[in-house]
Amino acid sequence: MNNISESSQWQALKALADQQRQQPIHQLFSENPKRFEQLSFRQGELLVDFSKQHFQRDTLEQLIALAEQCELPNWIRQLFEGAEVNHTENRPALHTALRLPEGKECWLEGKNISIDVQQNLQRMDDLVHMIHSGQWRGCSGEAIDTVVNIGVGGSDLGPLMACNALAETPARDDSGRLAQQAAIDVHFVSSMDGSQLADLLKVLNPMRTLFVIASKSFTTIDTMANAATAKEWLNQNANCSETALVARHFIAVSSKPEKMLAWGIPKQNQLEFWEWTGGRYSMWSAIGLLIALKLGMSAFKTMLAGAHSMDEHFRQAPLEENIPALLALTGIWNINFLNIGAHAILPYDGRLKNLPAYLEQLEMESNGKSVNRQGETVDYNTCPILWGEIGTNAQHAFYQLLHQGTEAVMCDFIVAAKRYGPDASQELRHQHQLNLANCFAQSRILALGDSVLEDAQSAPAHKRYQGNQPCTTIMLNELSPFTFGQLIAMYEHKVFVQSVIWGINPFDQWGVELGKQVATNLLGQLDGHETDNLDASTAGLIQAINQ
Ligand SMILES: O=P(O)(O)OC[C@H]1O[C@](O)(CO)[C@@H](O)[C@@H]1O
Repeated sequence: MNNISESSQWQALKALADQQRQQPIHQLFSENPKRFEQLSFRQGELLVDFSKQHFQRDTLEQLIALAEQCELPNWIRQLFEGAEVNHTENRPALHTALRLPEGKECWLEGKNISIDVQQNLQRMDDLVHMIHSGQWRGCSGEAIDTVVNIGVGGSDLGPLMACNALAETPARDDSGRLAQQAAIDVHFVSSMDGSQLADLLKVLNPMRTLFVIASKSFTTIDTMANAATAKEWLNQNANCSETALVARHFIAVSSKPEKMLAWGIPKQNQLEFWEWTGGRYSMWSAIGLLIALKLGMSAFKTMLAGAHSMDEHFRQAPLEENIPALLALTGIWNINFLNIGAHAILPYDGRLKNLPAYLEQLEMESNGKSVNRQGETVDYNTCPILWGEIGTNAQHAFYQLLHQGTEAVMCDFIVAAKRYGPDASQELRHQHQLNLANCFAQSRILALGDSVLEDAQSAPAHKRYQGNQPCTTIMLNELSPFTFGQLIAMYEHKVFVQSVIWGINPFDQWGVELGKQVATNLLGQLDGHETDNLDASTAGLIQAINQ
């Protein structure tokens, strides 16, 4: 359907929103004691509570009717079956194939790509084993104890997030034995200015360091510049030929084998993935090598299994119970009908500190578009601005705006019900209780305002809390490789559903290309060439530097 905003269903939802605005969220709770039962959903170890949203059960039904009008079930089928859902690049988006269990097939152009996926997992496994067991040696013969991932965007954010989120998971090999990963230190560098890398190079031992160049395109200048700096550092500090040095200290992960080879990466140090895996959906491919190095291959596979369980749910559950679809439709309600343009991601768990940055890329690079699949400019809002922070830290930073500012903001609270085991100190276990209490208190006040107090009415205006900031709480039983996989796959599918409603392609990112071109042109001008053809601001800034 082209002009979804002209459809009768869209108009019906607009009218519903006008009514709904009259009724604050706290009233919805007082009128319906069954809100939690009616508006919270489970998928395995994941509970998603929409009851602090500014809608009622029948609004969800209307939103589902909108999704049906947009042929969502058909789009879901096409996604999984490898149709060219990324039509501007003539590609399918088959990240779901990366997490299929061994033995399950996925056919693309007459080929069962699951076989390639399993072979790749085996190659990853072999490399991880060689590094964990100390068989992989640097060019001086010393075993590797440090691995640095050089990548950016999708080739950095997912593995970085997973390594931090799951660092407490003891790494085991496939037979359940503890892997010898304790000796492997992992680091991530992404910034183009080299500052992260420069800091690391001051402290790392070149003879024991392995770099993983992670880049789908193998042309991203940020990554290639960091890789060149790393190679030069090794050249200056190692007493071996450049060929030996690259062979012993670099692995590369890319969809471009010829480019890896041209850089000097020998075939046996290359891990491949495929064009049908989008960069920001690539954590599940060999781009996740550092996750496997940090946590062990078995945990990596468990993460894939968690994501696969969400894929199965997304593919099969009716829309009325389909968590990614409901999450997406809740967003559509907030963005398109309640006119909310900001979305705060608030993990109440320090281990998920990188989740906001990960979702910023996943959501804004996927759905930050204003042209639909037919090439027409849309007349409705698409992706909101996302940002976030560990919830309890954000309470001391930007929550003031959430509670009393003029911006309407929708919020996702993400929390694990269980954290420290019986071996942890009483103090730590108390800290988890504190964290939970804060998570629930904040979502409660944001949604219900100071109606949670008995005598709020008499407070002066500057002490009042109006509430009505819609909140979703996503609660994991505990944070494990499995639930982490479920959580991230849930967000991926949410983004897809929203793209279907908005009629846009979530799998390309043409909006980032022009900046790359213009920066390349400016390089010459920074080196002292003429700045005549530039705007006055850019020319003035460059002249100030060149003087
Ligand atoms: O993996 P690559 O090709 O280096 O790309 C890194 C990132 O750059 C982008 O292409 C944007 O410039 C992202 O989509 C991608 O995740």
